[in-house]
Amino acid sequence: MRSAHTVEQVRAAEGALLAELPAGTLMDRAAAGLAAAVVDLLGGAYGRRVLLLLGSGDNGGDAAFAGARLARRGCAVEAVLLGSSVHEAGLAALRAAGGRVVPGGSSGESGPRSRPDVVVDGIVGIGGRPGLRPEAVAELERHRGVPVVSVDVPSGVSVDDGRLVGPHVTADLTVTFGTHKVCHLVDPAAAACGAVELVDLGLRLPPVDVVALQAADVSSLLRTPGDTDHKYTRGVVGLRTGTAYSGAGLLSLAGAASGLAGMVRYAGPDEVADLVRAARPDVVVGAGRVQAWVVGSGGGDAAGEDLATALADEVPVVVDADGLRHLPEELPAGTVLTPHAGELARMLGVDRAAVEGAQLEHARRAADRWGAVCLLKGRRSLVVAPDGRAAVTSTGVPWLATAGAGDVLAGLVGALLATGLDAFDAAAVGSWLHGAAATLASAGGPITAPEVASAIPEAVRRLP
Ligand SMILES: NC(=O)C1=CN([C@@H]2O[C@H](COP(=O)(O)OP(=O)(O)OC[C@H]3O[C@@H](n4cnc5c(N)ncnc54)[C@H](OP(=O)(O)O)[C@@H]3O)[C@@H](O)[C@H]2O)[C@@H](O)CC1
Ligand SMILES: Nc1ncnc2c1ncn2[C@@H]1O[C@H](COP(=O)(O)OP(=O)(O)O)[C@@H](O)[C@H]1O
Ligand SMILES: [K+]
Repeated sequence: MRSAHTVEQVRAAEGALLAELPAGTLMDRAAAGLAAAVVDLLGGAYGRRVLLLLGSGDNGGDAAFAGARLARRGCAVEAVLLGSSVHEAGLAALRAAGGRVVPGGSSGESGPRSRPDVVVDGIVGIGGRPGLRPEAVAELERHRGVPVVSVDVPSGVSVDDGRLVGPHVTADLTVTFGTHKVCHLVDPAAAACGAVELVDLGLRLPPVDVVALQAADVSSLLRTPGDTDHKYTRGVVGLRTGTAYSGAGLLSLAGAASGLAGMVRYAGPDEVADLVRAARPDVVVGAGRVQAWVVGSGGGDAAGEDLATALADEVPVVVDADGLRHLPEELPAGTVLTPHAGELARMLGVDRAAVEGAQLEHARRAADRWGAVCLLKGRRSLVVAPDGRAAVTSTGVPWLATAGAGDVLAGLVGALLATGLDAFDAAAVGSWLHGAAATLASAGGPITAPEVASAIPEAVRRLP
């Protein structure tokens, strides 16, 4: 599991360790890891040109000490000072190793002589306020197109919630220390991090609210059938979907009937039931006892009625698409809501852009408002429980942004609920598997929603 700690948690852990270690040990570990990552990115050190952007705090200190290491390995290292002060010991080490300070582009003097091979962003780290000063923005603009390695976080992002507020660095690689921070996992800030590499500092860290499941976590959460199981003990998932749009109903069915539950029932209108019979002989048509319902996908105006009928059964319910327009004041704890940003915006009465810019905050608001799990779909889908826990989905490919993919997901999450996973785990595991199936189906090319559903068993097979 990848865990994201808050700045406060990192500071506390750092303080405890600093008291035990000789001065400078942590910064030295950070700088060593950073320098190694830069060499990896450049494919070597000797003769490479490195430009450091140094702010006034320890983030600049990390960059300067890493710059000193790079200079000793034969890099030509130059530094632009962008803060009101500079990390003196770091700068001294850099100079002693042959690095030099050059004026920034906005100073009017001539800047670095040749185009760098990499820019190292040590402007601000976890001590920074969101946004960047104009000098920093100008300097970054000047080196547009050069790969950027951010130190700890891309400078300017909002570290503890993953928001973007004002200008920020967009990195190709972020080298972070001790643990991930929320901005490394949660969009839109996560998208500004590029690849993220973690350098271990030996921090002793507390449990966290924000995680990203890995394949091994999914493997241990997933309920696999045992020798004594039969189809009913494995769980039955029911669907009241496709009432207005049969295609969406069939796609939610494809997600539900991917083999994870013991049985799938389709309880939608007769016209769609005929299509279901023709397409899926393994699906039982007609209402009956189920362990979880899926409603809303392609539901149109009937989605409210479908939702009320499902809720009356008092089993966990996945509410997708049109169902989200008919939510009652309160929902049972086992409910999973699956909005995309536009649907969540409508649910909360805010703009879509507000949701996209502060995804964790809005998903938490919905989970709290309805007392249900909210699965906010996007590049990095978020699963948030009413108690504030969040799981970020790190699987998937942009090709997954295709019509009907959300219907498949709703069905899949319903199947997992039926197997007995709680709402949070079902949504987190379902979202992870959905992304993994998309990656497998895509293999670098375009995909359709039915192909994503078809790849779910293979995604399960490939779990460790
Ligand atoms: N914790 C750990 O375990 C370890 C942490 N380590 C490292 O320390 C870093 C944290 O260092 P930190 O605390 O010195 O803060 P940091 O982020 O460098 O900046 C603070 C200064 O920046 C300024 N400033 C603020 N906002 C700004 C803005 N928007 N735009 C421009 N400038 C802005 C402001 O100063 P001002 O210029 O306003 O005087 C403020 O004082 C951490 O990210 C990691 O890299 C490692 O060494 C290993 C162990
Ligand atoms: N940029 C992206 N990268 C990866 N996955 C994405 C991206 N954008 C959207 N997705 C995923 O694609 C799916 C789209 O679902 P949704 O918007 O509900 O489509 P539909 O309503 O047509 O079924 C979601 O699972 C979402 O997480
Ligand atoms: K930085």
